Amino acid sequence: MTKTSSIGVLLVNLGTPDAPTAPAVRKYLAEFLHDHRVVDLSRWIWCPILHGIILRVRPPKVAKLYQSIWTDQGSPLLATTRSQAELLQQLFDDKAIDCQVSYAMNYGSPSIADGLASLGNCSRVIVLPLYPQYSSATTASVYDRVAKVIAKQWNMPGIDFVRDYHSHPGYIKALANSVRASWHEKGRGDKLLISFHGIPKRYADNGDVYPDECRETARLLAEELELKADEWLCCFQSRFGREEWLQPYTDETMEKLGKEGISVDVICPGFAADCLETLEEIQVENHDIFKEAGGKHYHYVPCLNAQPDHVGVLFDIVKNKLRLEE
Ligand SMILES: C=CC1=C(C)c2cc3[nH]c(cc4nc(cc5[nH]c(cc1n2)c(C)c5CCC(=O)O)C(CCC(=O)O)=C4C)c(C)c3C=C
Ligand SMILES: [Fe+2]
Ligand SMILES: [Fe+2]
Repeated sequence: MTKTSSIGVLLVNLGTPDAPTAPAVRKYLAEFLHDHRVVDLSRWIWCPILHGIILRVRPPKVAKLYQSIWTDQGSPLLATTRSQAELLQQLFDDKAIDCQVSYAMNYGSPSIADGLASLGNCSRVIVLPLYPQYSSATTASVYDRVAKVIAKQWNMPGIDFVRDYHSHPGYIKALANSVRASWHEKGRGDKLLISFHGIPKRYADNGDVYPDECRETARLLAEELELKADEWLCCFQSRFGREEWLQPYTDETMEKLGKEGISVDVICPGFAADCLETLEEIQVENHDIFKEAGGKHYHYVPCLNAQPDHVGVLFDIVKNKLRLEE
């Protein structure tokens, strides 16, 4: 039965392949890597590289990595986003607030068009990209794609768009609580590595404030945990291609710290849900780099995922948005 609500919330995350197979990964990467917000190169230069090399070589390799993290519920990113939406809906229902929650993926399915269609009876929709730190490559891309869907409609709902929540006090507290829980359960490392997904340095030079927001989140988290300056550092992972990305690079930092023979805790606050970039790249690849270099203990602190305090933060962001516009 379709609910009649006047307010809708659309949670949006990046997207993921439909299956851990080379054809499904190829389809996903083709959509993702054709987005000008993600790769801004001229199509004359980029399309031959993308079609001639990347979409031939990368899918079988990356499909194997997806196989290693795939669950009974499918891709972790999609399964967690679904749970976040269900739990957020429950919070609104429990508080008798008439609000309908749906979710979408910027690339792949369910698409933003599907997500907005599922909120078709709402006169107002709050779009909440699950990227705490703004970037042109992620947040602004969601904005573009929402606008593209609306461009085909005769009628449109009022749209509120959450730009970022990188310094939201509840978000910082939830991250700090996860670190403390890890210290309590597995022991405390000598340093906390706060690793964010990177972007090309050129994008930041052109005006993308993403690195500033990442560094501010890291600083606030360190402050909340009362860490001294030499007890934490901020770094950037998931470099892609040959040009320079934001530095310091996570893998190089892991190697350096491993050589020092210390123990580290690692958290990735830029990811609202565990995904390939955390479950494989951080938990497996970087763990190996650190250990092979001579590092002691390596503890990965999971993403906030569908934890109640995280869903509480999402609830608060939506509530604030509603109050602001009233
Ligand atoms: C090509 C350039 C890329 C930019 C710029 C980029 C920015 C960016 N990405 C995320 C979050 C995620 N990225 C994920 C996977 C992923 N990212 C890229 C490339 C760029 N990302 C690729 C090619 C891939 C696919 C895997 C691979 O082939 O290596 C994911 C995981 C998705 C999953 O299914 O689990 C997330 C999440 C952010 C936050 C960001 C910039 C701020
Ligand atoms: Fe192309
Ligand atoms: Fe990425």
